[in-house]
Formats: sequence, C-alpha cells, structure tokens
Amino acid sequence: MTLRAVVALSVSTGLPGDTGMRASVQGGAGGSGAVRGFQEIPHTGSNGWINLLRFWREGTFNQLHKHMEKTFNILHVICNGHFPLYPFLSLSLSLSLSLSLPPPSSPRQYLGSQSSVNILLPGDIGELFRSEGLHPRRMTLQPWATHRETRKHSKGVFLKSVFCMVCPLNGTPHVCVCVHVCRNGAEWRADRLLLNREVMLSSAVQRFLPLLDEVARDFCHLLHRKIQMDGHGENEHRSLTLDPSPDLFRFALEASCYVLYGERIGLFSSNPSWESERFIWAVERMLATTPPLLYLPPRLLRRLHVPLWTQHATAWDHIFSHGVQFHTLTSYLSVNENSLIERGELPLNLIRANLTELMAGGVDTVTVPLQFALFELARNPGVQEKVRKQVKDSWLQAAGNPQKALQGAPLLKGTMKETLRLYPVGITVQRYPIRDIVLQNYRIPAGTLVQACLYPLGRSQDVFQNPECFDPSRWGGRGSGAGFRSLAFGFGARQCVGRRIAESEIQLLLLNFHLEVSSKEDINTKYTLILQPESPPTITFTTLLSSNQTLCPQ
Ligand code: HEM
Repeated sequence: MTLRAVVALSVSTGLPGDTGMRASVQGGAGGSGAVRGFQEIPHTGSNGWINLLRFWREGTFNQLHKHMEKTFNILHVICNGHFPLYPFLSLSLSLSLSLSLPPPSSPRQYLGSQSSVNILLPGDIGELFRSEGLHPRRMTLQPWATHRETRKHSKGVFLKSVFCMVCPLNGTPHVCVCVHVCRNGAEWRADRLLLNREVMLSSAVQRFLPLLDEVARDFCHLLHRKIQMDGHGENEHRSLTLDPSPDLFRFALEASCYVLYGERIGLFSSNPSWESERFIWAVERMLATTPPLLYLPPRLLRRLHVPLWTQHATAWDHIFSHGVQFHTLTSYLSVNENSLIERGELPLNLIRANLTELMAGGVDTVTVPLQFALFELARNPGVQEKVRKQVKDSWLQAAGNPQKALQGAPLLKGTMKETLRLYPVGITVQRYPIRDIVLQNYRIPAGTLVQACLYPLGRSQDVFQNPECFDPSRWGGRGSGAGFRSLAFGFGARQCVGRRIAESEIQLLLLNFHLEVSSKEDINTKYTLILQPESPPTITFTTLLSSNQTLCPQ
C-alpha cells in the first residue's frame, strides 16, 4: 500500500496527490481509545536526523516536489549561518550516505527532532479539522517563543499554545494534551474572541475598509507619478517596467499601521522613515532565520551565541521597538474611545503583544501574494481583462463604497484565492487532533502533529481540474470554496485573524494598471517560513486612464 497520498516527508510541505491512492477512511475514528484493525502510527521512532538523511540517500528525495527540496535545503541554510555543529552535520551526512538503511516503514516522518504526519486530500483534512477541539493548536514556533521568554515579553494569540506534547510523568500524550489544552487554550480563546471583534467581524471590516482604500489609492498615485516621470510611451498610456516589491512592502506596512494603530506613517513620501525601512528588513530577517531554528534547540543556540540566533533575536527586537513607537500614540486597538483598554478587557501588555504579532504577520504575508497575483494576471492577459471589466463595473455601481465594490466583483476574490491556491503563503496548516483519527486506514494517535500540505493540495489533479491553469472563475460557483480546498488562511476558530485585512488589501491593490511580463515562464520559489518568489518578478505597468485616476472613482 503506497503511503504517498496521506504522507509526505517533510515538516513543511507534502507530495503531489497520488492517483493510485483513493482509498477512503475505513471505519470511524474512535474517541480517545485505541482503534482496532488499523495500522498503527507509533509515537516514537528512529532518530530524526538519520531519517531525514535516509530519505535523501534513497532517492525518495527525488520524488519530492521542488518545494520539498527547498525545505530540505535547511541544512544548507544552517551551514551558511555558520552553525557551530556544521562539522557534526557533515559527518552524519557522509556517514548516512555510506550506510544502507531500510526503507521508511511508518507514515510518521521526522525532520530533525520534529515528527509529523502530512496529509493532502480534502476528505482527510476535513477529518483533521473535525478533531481539532475547542482550542485548536498549531505547531509552536519555538524560536519566537524563546525570544518572548528571553525578553520577558507577553505572547499574543499566535504564540499562545501548549509546549509539552508528551506527559513527562508517564509519557502518555493524551492526558497531557487534554490538561494543557484546557488551561492554555482557554486563555488563547478569550484573547482571540476580543481580537476577532476588532479585525474579523463584518462591522470591523466596514470600519477599516475605507482606511485601506485610502492607502491603496495613494499607492496607485505613487506608481502613476513614477510612470509619468520614468516611463515611456504616450501620455495616456505610458509604461514602466519595474520590480514592484519595495513599493508593495511599503503599501502593506502603511496599510497595517493605519488599521492597527490608526496612524499613517508616510511611507509613500519621498523620504520614508528609517525606522520603517528597518522594520521591513527586520521582518524579512526574522522570517529567513526562523526555519533553521525550528529544527535545533533555540535555547542552546542562544547560550552559544550562535550568529543565527543573534540575528533572529535582533530582528525581533527591531520589530518590537517599531511597535513601541506607536503604543505611546493613539491606537485604534489600544486607546481609542471604545477600545480594548477603555473597555478594560485586555491588559496593555497583551495588547502590545498582539499588535506586534499582527504587524509582524501582516507585511510579508500580503506582499508576497500581491507579487504572485500581479505576475499571474500579467501572464494571463485574457483573465486580466475579464477580471478588470468586472471590477470596473462593480466600482461604478458601488458609487464609491469599497465594501459594495468588492462584493460585486467575485472574480477579484477568485483571483486572490487562485493565487493562494498556487502559491500558499504558509505551505502547511497544522493541527494536533485531540482524539485518535483514522486516515487512509492509519490510526493516528491524539496529539500527533498532522499537517495539511497546501502546496501539493493546490496543484493536485485529484482535487482541481487543470490545476496548472490560473482560473479565478473556478471559485465562482456555489459551494466552490467548500470541501477543504481553499485553506490558505487556515480553518475554524484558529484561522488567520488577519484574514479580512489581508483579503481587503490584496483586492484593493490589483488591476489599477494594465500588467505585462516579458516572459511567461514559471516563477521559481523559495521557502523562508513563507513561500516567496526566488527573485521578485519584474512587471510592466501601463496607465489605463488619463490623469491620476484609478479604477475606483475618486
Ligand atoms: C494572504 C495573507 C495571509 C495568509 C495566507 C495568512 C495565513 C495564515 C495561516 C494559514 C494561519 C494559521 C491558521 C490556522 O492554523 O488555521 C495564520 C494565522 C495568523 N495570522 Fe495570518 N495570513 C495572512 C495575513 C495575515 C495578516 C495581514 C495578519 C495581521 C494583520 C495575520 C496575522 C495572523 C495571526 C496573528 C495568526 C495567528 C492566529 C491565532 O493563532 O489565533 N495574517 N495566518
């Protein structure tokens, strides 16, 4: 029986669907007791490093999708970071390459000290989410948590989680999971419900959409000015070819600050502040240094003053200090009339912690899908025109109301979903089921890290017709988003809390210019905790209308 449909080999992504493996789950998952008649997935296994190297050795590595390779390149990242165990790693690498090891026998896979079961079929993913419990948990980003502990900062909702998976007393995962989830989970839930009210509910969207619309218009004006100054062609249809990423970063940061702190920080001015530039640099550094630190004990690296850890901690320090500037100023979430502080519902240290996490989580995650979406629209001119027409009509009918305009343009939302299907920012969504579950005839014990692998899911022929085709209309029909196929923002109570902000930012920014690319070749990607283009795409922007108008009426 092939394991490939249910299992992938890395902690970060999975294999494309295996058409030979369509067996449905047999029998139900049976509470917390053992389920009989299914193959067991053991709790403990062989050394993670050896497993990792064994897969490599056996050529299984070659079957992995290219993004798996990026993940496996973690070894190189570590080495480039002058990690002091480099001699040890190269020794174990060469040792294991010269050993003949038996093929993997369990769907539980190891990467370093982490182990996971990786799945990709929507039915299995549904079963996973049905077992997530009231206080769903993701894998803890230990380096981030270590930074908070070292600096004595509080944790926001992203990091509020359980650390211990296996009970230190008797080694039973189930007991420990239940006890800890109840205590820590309740804290997460309370904070999360408050944040939902501020940024997820439709009343919140109504509040912040005009702010984002204002920033999107400023971005368009900035680009218009650039095109007028540096572009070529006739007045009404001037073009400029450029890498828009630096401006997209500024847009995402300016927009997040405006929504979260109620402040414009002037990033579109000719002289943006040095602090903001440093913040953008710090978020990138923090993301790039996180993956290798996930597989090594951050506390040890901190004690050894390893450069990788020092860079990581410095990057977080900058991110925190950026937030502090605003915490003293007016902030929508913190000191506004009907704010969390005024209502006395969340102490200041937790407001700070959450705002910092929201800021750190909200810049690259928006910039990257924008890069991919602009690229895909540019290389699919037919799609671009169809979506633009709908957006234009919708803005005309909405009479300046951005919420109505976005609602009237389903293809625009489809463009965003299609972009995230092909390029999910986070390539997996993780959960620790609170009860045993059975997937593809394997019993997976409660408390196992199970990852839904979004990258291969989005490109699987078993799940999507013509998956290689960029087709926003595939999301248009009734129920087309259902069935655990569109999961870029996660799912359920623990889904992305910045989702509504991100969706609005992305939709407001696309399609204000005619877009072209010189080559329709696929973009190479790299993995730095989020999936990014290896080198940012260069796009030709052409003005659509005379003057500074955008599609959205002024
Ligand atoms: C396209 C952009 C984005 C994508 C694809 C994305 C994706 C995700 C995913 C997959 C999760 C985990 C969800 C789960 O486990 O079910 C998550 C969590 C989170 N995201 Fe996002 N995100 C995006 C933008 C943002 C933005 C703009 C912010 C902040 C303004 C943000 C803040 C957060 C936070 C704080 C969490 C943790 C929530 C919790 O654990 O309760 N994200 N995001």
